Amino acid sequence: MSRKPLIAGNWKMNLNHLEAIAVVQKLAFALPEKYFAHVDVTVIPPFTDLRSVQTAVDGDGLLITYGAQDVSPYDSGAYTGDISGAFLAKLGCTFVVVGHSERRTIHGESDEIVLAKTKAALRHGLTPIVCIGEGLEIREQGTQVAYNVAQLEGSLAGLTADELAKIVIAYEPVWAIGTGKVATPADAQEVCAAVRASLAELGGADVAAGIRILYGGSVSSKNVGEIVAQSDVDGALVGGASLKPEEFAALSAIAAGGPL
Ligand SMILES: O=C(CO)COP(=O)(O)O
Repeated sequence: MSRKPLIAGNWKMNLNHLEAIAVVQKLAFALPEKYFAHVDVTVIPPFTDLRSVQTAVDGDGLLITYGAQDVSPYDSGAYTGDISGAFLAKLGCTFVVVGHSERRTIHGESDEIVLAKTKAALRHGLTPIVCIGEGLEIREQGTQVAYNVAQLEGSLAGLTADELAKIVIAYEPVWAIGTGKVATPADAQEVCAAVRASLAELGGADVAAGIRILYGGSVSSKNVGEIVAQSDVDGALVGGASLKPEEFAALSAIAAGGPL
């Protein structure tokens, strides 16, 4: 099965709503429409930018999609500070990132919380980008495959095959995030292949063959080509390089199969 590559730009806590409009417009200008037949490109700004990004995308009829960095496990009510999936759907979000390592570490999110957020995303018609990834100590022990498979299974426990078919997985080794230390293409492929095998056990081979698995961690236009060339890597979750529209456009174009 051929899977269309997905390049997702996770802005993290960068760019206010005015800066967001400028970055989206520059990105659209730098990435001609013809590339969108070969790659899906999405930006994942802070919540406070989403309405402005929606206006820019809708107003100019852009082919870029957008999503959020987190979602509440709950739909409404007394959850101060939380953002409901219903609100994100109403803002036209396509994706929502759940279980990013920064949330697992800094905010203590467990696999159970990640699962609840994944279900919340699905309830509201959003595509969850479910993140997994090992820290340096696990990598040094050489137990990264078992670690990631366990995190995957914990974060997706009990989802039906139909639900699994609607998700995206992002493998982001924590030691490669924001460090400039990119995993080798073989490192990325090893874990992504194990993830797909595990998805096949959970949802069947056909469902697993259709699920997009992204790699994340110091991805740039210099390394994205060899990473997405791996058979089980279907795109990238990009941090720092997504803040620079020309660079993000260039790496998206490479993932589409050709330089600008
Ligand atoms: O965490 C990441 C994306 O979610 C990766 O960040 P960097 O691309 O800055 O390493």
